Amino acid sequence: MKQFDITIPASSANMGPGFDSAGLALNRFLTLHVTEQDNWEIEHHSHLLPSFTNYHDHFIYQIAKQTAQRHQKALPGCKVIVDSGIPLARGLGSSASAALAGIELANQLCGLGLTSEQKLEYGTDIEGHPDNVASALFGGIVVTATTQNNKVEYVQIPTLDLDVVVYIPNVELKTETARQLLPSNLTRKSATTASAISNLMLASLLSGNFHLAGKMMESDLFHEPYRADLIPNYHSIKQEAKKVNAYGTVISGAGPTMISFVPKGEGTMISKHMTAKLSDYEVVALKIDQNGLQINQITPV
Ligand SMILES: Nc1ncnc2c1ncn2[C@@H]1O[C@H](COP(=O)(O)OP(=O)(O)O)[C@@H](O)[C@H]1O
Ligand SMILES: N[C@@H](CCOP(=O)(O)O)C(=O)O
Repeated sequence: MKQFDITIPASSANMGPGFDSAGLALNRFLTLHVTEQDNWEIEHHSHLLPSFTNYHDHFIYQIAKQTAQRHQKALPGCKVIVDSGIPLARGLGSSASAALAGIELANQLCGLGLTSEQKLEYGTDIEGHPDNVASALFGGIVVTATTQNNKVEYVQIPTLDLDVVVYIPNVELKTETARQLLPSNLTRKSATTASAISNLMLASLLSGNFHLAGKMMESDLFHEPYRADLIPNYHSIKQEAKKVNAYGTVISGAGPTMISFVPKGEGTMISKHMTAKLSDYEVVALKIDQNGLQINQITPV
């Protein structure tokens, strides 16, 4: 009888101009406690999880089944206890974490022996963009590109001396809704400028010029201008965070959460200052999770 835990971090995609390409893993987690048994059973142990009536309708079950079918396998029965610290539809990658949970569940139950690249590919197929999936899978800050043959290439950036503070409002915004606001085409001039800003954001991050990185984060032309009106307190959060030394403040994923990149060691101080300004928000200093998806085997396989 197999017994194991799967843990997957939250993620924040885009970092401003790294739209659909850059993301980082955060220390809020989705956890599955899995025990093999004859029948299928799913139990929720967190108020953050969506309600469901039958396991057949559960997103994680559906992804696990689809993954098993990709490899011509049937899913064995099991009891899955799901726990989560990731709020839904807030721009913190809950759907990417859940998709990876389903993929890994099938991998473990059916002994598929999936490589990290396969998990990334399957997760990207489900999400439609690789940024959340890659960072949640590998941990740290991950930069991805989907090449013309649909292969996802990625690089995990070495640990940086940065903290982050997130501002989570008490409202949901579905990623799909926030994607519908984006233009389907950009002129060559806009695309060139937007991609130069993104390149410089990453180059300055990697060379430790965090002030320039923050400035470039806040200069995005791919998605922020189209989404800003949907994000509560978009301008005031940026202005207030700047006053207390944040390098840059951007929409986390598709929103409505915003995220500040701040000097190492200053996250708690900045989050305290911002809490006082933002009633009805959960303001919290988070760490960049460096581990990504983890499997803890409780019984030998
Ligand atoms: N742990 C989970 N179990 C089942 N479904 C989930 C889980 N996490 C997320 N989802 C699904 O994903 C949706 C949110 O996805 P999305 O709009 O992409 O926002 P985000 O990924 O930013 O949280 C939820 O409303 C729910 O349908
Ligand atoms: N690049 C995507 C990221 C969506 O992230 P989520 O956490 O909001 O699902 C986008 O900006 O649409």
